[in-house]
Amino acid sequence: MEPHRRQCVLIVDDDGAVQVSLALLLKQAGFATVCADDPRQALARLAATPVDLVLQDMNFSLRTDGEEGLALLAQVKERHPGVPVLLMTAWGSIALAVRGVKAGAANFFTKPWDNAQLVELVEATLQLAPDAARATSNPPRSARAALDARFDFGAIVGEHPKLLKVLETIGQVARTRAPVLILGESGTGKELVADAIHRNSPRAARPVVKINMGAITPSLFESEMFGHVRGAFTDARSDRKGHVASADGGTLFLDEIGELNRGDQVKLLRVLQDQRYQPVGASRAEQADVRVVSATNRELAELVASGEFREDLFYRLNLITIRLPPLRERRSDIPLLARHIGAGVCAAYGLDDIKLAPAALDWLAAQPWPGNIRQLRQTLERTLLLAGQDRPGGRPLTQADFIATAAVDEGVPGARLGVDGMTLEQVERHMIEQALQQHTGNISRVARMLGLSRTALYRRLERHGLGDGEAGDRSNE
Ligand SMILES: Nc1ncnc2c1ncn2[C@@H]1O[C@H](COP(=O)(O)OP(=O)(O)OP(=O)(O)O)[C@@H](O)[C@H]1O
Repeated sequence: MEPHRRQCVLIVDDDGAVQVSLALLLKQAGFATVCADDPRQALARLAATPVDLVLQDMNFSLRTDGEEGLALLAQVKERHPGVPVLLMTAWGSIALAVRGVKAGAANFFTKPWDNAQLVELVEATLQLAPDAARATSNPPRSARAALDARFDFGAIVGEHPKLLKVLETIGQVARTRAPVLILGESGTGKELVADAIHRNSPRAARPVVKINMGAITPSLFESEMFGHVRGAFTDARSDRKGHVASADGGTLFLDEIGELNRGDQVKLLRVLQDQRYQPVGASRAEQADVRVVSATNRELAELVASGEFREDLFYRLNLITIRLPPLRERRSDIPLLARHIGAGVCAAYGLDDIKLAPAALDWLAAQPWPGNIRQLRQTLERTLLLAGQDRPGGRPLTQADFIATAAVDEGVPGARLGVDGMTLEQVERHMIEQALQQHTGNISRVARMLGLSRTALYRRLERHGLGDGEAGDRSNE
């Protein structure tokens, strides 16, 4: 690729054969390379030579726990924060790789590697690097304003450095067609990120087609995704376009990708590999030009390690990974989010513009929020509706109003939002049960209250064994 001709990659590995074969591969792809045998040499090379990217092994002595690799990563990040690091890990040490990525590595790959995929990964990582380096040197406020001047992030509110890093990456990747994997806990805004990637891409005028992988029945996967021709099966009375064809020229958003079963994973892989698919019952394959963005609240790399998710599909999807921070890691954004969401709720329900007292904002900022922004939205909505009506002189809502609403929800005087000791799954179930009770099972209202689509709610009801699922009610989703 032309723009990367003179970029330099530092290869850190104690195995001479690995150094030679990687150097040869990267040179053929147009990069300059330098090699180092161990962390000490690597840091010396970095100090002496302008390096654009580091490819590093995780073990350099008889130790095999990867701690030496993590220590080197930490030093590179401290001394050269703008230089992206790719980790080389042995098969079976995905948990280590995930630790590395959380500690600042741009991505990882396992040995033995696929040459073409590795070069693609190096190129994609380098494309992201220069702006990421610039972003870290900007003060946060002007950084958000500067980003807004260049990109349209829609409803994404926030200016915490961790969010700014996400926004910067969105801006960088949007213009490419590289697949993006969005990771983050439930309710952190993954769908908003997918929307922003599409909106800022050259594909913005074409459709973004969103599919919830957990909601597709395995027997219908092919016909839903690829369509079918008339007569392909008993009920196929006419040709039907699948999601892939509908997204032609645009973006395919595969939500909850971790829920896809292994049989369907291989069918999806084929589309990603050669942009071709075969409608059910058709005699030949069709071409589709789609950009794939996927999301999950599960740690996909761990599903690869446990054998539930195909490794080849994982590498296809995660060329670029965006990790959304949980709300508790960007607490400084909570007042901003609360004011924004509060104003939206008032407008939606025709309430006067209700203010939040500073102490209430502090209280909200201190809560654990295991359900993240979705839970914050739900709490604000309930409190504004319950306490917002009855405020002598239009006084701002206080901390006491929020605590009182939480207590009503819990059915326990003085109960708090705290969910200590509960797993995320238990919290989710608990929230759904509360909502069902409050709205006496009215699915549309429960879905709205939880900030979910009805399809997503039905799937969760099924998963938690709640309610009877009333399948017919999904029709207008
Ligand atoms: N940065 C943000 N600013 C404003 N609102 C946000 C932000 N992030 C998320 N939200 C709101 O929080 C709710 C949850 O967001 P979203 O559906 O994108 O989360 P998600 O990570 O896709 O969740 P899930 O994994 O459960 O599908 C939505 O109502 C969304 O509008």
